[in-house]
Amino acid sequence: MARKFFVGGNWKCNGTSEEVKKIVSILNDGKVASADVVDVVVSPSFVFLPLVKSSLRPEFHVAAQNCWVKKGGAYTGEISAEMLVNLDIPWVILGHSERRLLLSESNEFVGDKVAYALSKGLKVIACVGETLEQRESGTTMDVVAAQTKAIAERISDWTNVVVAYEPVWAIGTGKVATPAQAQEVHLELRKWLQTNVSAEVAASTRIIYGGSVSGANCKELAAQPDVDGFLVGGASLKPEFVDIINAATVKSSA
Ligand SMILES: O=C(CO)COP(=O)(O)O
Repeated sequence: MARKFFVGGNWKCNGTSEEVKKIVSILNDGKVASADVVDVVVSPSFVFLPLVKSSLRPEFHVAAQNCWVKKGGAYTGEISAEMLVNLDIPWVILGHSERRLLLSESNEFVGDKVAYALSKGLKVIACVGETLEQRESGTTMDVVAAQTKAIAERISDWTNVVVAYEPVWAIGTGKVATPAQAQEVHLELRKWLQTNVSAEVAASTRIIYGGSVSGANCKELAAQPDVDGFLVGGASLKPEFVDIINAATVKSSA
């Protein structure tokens, strides 16, 4: 089954309204591959979501960077899935390693968030990935499988899930995974889905790579058979994000 290329831009906790307007205008002016071959989703901080949503070219979509684990209420500082739905925000990133590590979000907590967000109709970019220490001790697949399992145990429909494999050692370090390293984990993840969920879900779920993706390295990564796109941090704030979106043509011309 053909999996449509997916490119997400995670702007993290960056930008002023002026800077955000500038990035949006670069994206709006960019010459990009057709929406038939690539899904593009950018994720500004919550406070800029309405601004970006209202000014971004219509074929690009927006994502929140997090949402609360259940129905809103007395949870000071949190943003609920219902609020995102209310504002017509279609996507949410959940389980990013910065939240897992800095805010101690457990696999189970992330799994609960994914399940709740899906139940409210949001589409989810679910992040998994190992630390350098875990990679060096040979436990990469155990870690990634446990993170994926906590999600798989809580959901039954994967249609609205994109899995982002983001090795922690590659995030913001300039130390991108080699195409072979990315392909190896993506293939293992797909096999895990095949064994533990279904062949259909394994074949249709997009597994995207994140961690120091740039205009210079995106094509080689995109050429890997199990790399279905990217989740981009730093480079998504720069004009080269347009080149990363266009790495989709590596697949469509294959
Ligand atoms: O964390 C990331 C995307 O979610 C990747 O960040 P960088 O592209 O800056 O390494």
